[in-house]
Amino acid sequence: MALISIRNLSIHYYTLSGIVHAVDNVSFDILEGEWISIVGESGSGKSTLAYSIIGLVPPPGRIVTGEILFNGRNLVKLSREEMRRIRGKDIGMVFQDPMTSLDPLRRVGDQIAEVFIEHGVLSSWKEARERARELLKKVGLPGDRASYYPHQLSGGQRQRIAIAIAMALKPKLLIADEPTTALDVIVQDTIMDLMEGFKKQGTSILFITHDLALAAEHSDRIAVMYAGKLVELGSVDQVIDNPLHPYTIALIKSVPDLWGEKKIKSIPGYLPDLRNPPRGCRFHPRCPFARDICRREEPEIIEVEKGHIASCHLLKKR
Ligand SMILES: Nc1ncnc2c1ncn2[C@@H]1O[C@H](COP(=O)(O)OP(=O)(O)OP(=O)(O)O)[C@@H](O)[C@H]1O
Ligand code: NI
Repeated sequence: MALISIRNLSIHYYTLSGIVHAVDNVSFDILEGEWISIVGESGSGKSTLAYSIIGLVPPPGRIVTGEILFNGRNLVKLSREEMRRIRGKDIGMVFQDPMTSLDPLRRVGDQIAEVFIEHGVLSSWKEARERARELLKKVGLPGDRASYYPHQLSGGQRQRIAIAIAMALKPKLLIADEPTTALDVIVQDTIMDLMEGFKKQGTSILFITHDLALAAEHSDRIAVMYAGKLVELGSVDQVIDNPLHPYTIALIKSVPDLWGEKKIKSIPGYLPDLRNPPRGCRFHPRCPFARDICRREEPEIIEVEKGHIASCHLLKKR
């Protein structure tokens, strides 16, 4: 069952130097209880897409077309106030740098407790603080950390606090945008395990990363974005063992472990300027297999095997 259905979503940034086509006609579902990861190079539109789900596309960005359906409602059409209620309660989000969402001047326990007060779940601060201490234990921190200020905690501990805040009201979806990128590898693993725990309890996870190996290790499904386009989507096995899009193939080859390649082959060329994306397939200037049609016509999404979709002209020939 789909928890969230994203349909034909396009998002532009209206900058002084032009319109950035950051997300272009993207459609996919986030299923109940699944871990779905969005991978792609820096600037491919992953964060923009994630922010749009919680109504936080930063100005000068705007959703220009499309729908985000959740519980029979189109989130794109909700008022700020309605969206604020959904945020935290139904959908939680954590970011790369927890300091951006934590208040440096308040004890972390109070910041967790506030979620219960703000959403009207509890009216007594005493009870809310107790709940906060329980939550701290749930995210693997001793209850006494409640009285700490963010700067007294390590990066990994701060990310646990951010996750505690995001998960306080047991949202159905946790969006995590590069939550471990700033952490060392061992701490990274513990944060991933923590999210795995929430997934086991039924929370859907939308995980944003440029780390394909990390996505492959933890996800049920992987979505690949390139230059604002969803170019491929499928189960981990489908995408990693049988990639369809030339960009996905290049991405996998750039990760040394995944296909047992020893040397890292970086993808030649650069992500195009999204103020003026290439005609036809946005990947054609970098694609080793590009033909005439790729320069002229935009490829449509094709379902090549059940649940495995990709947009590439070459797939039609198979
Ligand atoms: N506030 C903004 N104003 C103007 N353009 C923006 C803004 N935020 C993002 N963009 C542009 O939108 C495009 C998509 O950016 P986005 O941050 O969504 O990509 P990303 O895949 O999350 O990248 P990263 O891996 O670096 O976080 C890029 O071209 C970026 O320059
Ligand atoms: Ni990002």
